[in-house]
Amino acid sequence: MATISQLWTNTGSGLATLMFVYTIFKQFFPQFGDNLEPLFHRIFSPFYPYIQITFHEYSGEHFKRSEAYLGIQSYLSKDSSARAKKLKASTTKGSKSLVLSMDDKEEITDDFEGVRVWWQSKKEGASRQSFSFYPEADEKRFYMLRFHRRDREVIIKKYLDHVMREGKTIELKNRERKLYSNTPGQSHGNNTKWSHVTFEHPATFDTLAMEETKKEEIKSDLVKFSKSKDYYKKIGKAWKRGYLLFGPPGTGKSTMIAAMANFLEYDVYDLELTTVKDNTHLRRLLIETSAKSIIVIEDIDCSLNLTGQRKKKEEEEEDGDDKNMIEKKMMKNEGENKESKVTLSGLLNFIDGLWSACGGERIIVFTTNFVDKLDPALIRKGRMDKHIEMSYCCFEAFKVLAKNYLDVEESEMFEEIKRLLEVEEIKMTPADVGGNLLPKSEKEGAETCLKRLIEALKEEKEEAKRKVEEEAKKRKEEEEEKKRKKEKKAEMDAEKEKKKKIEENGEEECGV
Ligand SMILES: Nc1ncnc2c1ncn2[C@@H]1O[C@H](COP(=O)(O)OP(=O)(O)OP(=O)(O)O)[C@@H](O)[C@H]1O
Ligand SMILES: [Mg+2]
Repeated sequence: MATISQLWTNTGSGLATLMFVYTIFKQFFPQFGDNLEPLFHRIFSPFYPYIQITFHEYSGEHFKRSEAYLGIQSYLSKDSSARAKKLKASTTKGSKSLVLSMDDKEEITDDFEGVRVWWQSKKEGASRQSFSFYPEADEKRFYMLRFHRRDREVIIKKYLDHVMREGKTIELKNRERKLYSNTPGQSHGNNTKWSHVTFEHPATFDTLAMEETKKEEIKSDLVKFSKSKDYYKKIGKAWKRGYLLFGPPGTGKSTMIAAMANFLEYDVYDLELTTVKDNTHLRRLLIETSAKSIIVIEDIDCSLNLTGQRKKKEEEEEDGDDKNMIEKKMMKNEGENKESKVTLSGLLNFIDGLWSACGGERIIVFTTNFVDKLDPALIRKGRMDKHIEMSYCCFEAFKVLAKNYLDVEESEMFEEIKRLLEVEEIKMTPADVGGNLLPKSEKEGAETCLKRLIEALKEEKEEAKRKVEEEAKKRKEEEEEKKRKKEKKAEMDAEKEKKKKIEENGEEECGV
């Protein structure tokens, strides 16, 4: 007599055979297979411990690929490219590289918190026999997730979230990044709109000439920011951070922005304030920016109409070269800026008004050559959280440039360069140092370039000395002029006094 366990074994193998036959049958006669499936499920579901979820490529009425499907595709691409035997390569709009995903009818497993799941890529074929111009359009693709029913909780509460989150991260990594600008050429009615090109700037923190400690500090600040979504929520602040980059021209402010964007894999919005019509337009541009982006306003000191107000206020105080340079830049911008009515309060609202919180994960960067001339309200901590000074080339920064430009890490000429930069304190921007290190022909070797730099540094020293002497001479002349004027005034005052006295004496005599 058969025991109970034998009975179960026989039933099990019988069911397995039936399943096998059914699968073969379905492959050869898909149209019948689809019709029989519900019946099959009803018979077998009490013995079948697995749950299935399907994620269709197109769902809803709009012919748009489902976010869930694309997220799963990205999530599975990392494992399927390593494990699946049949792969499918496709390009997705806005993606910088081919996306490899498992081909139809492939299956891979995934493990999560000790739970195993099975993912299958499937296609519901066009059941009609008629000829179609677009056979692809008749096919419906979907992913099918299978898991044991005992794992239902973990899958529904945690795993699916994990898949979507990871998928989104991979999607963002693969996307082609963009550089947006609001140039007047792209005007829409009276207002400029964002237009974009692919962001391809090669600058990275490795190529940036700067002290290593400062670089590391900025990098860790950026990483901390990008991972602080929950923290910002906890403290009730919008998820954004302001950077102010200041320093003389050619010290790498724009390069630093490119390096930041490449480091965080963010898009860049280069905001040209002079073409923004008014505060409302500014707000609209802000709303149209996406998360994971850096919004840049270069030369903030010269690009605002409010500099006009400041100009009046500070005109008397400004002196020397700074004043001339600012005025030159402002005059240039004022020509383009006739239409702009953006005000300081409009800009402050842009940075931290209510609208600035929409989207989240944004970095705002201002650059300026003259930090002292900026309105304190604009750069106070909280608005511009981190102030970074980009300064003249130090020896450490030179070493980065020498390695990047010439592949040289050590040379006997380094000692002389170090002396010139550190002891003689010669000021040369990284842009100029780079210019001297750049080989001018195929024949020029590293040694020639380093010698050229040494010569240029010495010339710079002479030039600086000349400038100091000229300035001292000018100051002396000014002082002498002042002294002369003072003496003349004193003379005139004495003369006046004398006249007054004579007149008074005359009156007295008459009175007598
Ligand atoms: N710190 C740096 N590291 C590497 N390259 C640099 C650095 N600074 C300047 N350069 C080089 O000099 C060029 C000019 O630099 P950049 O445009 O970043 O200067 P900037 O500070 O933005 O100047 P400006 O104030 O005129 O806008 C860049 O193309 C870059 O190659
Ligand atoms: Mg710049």
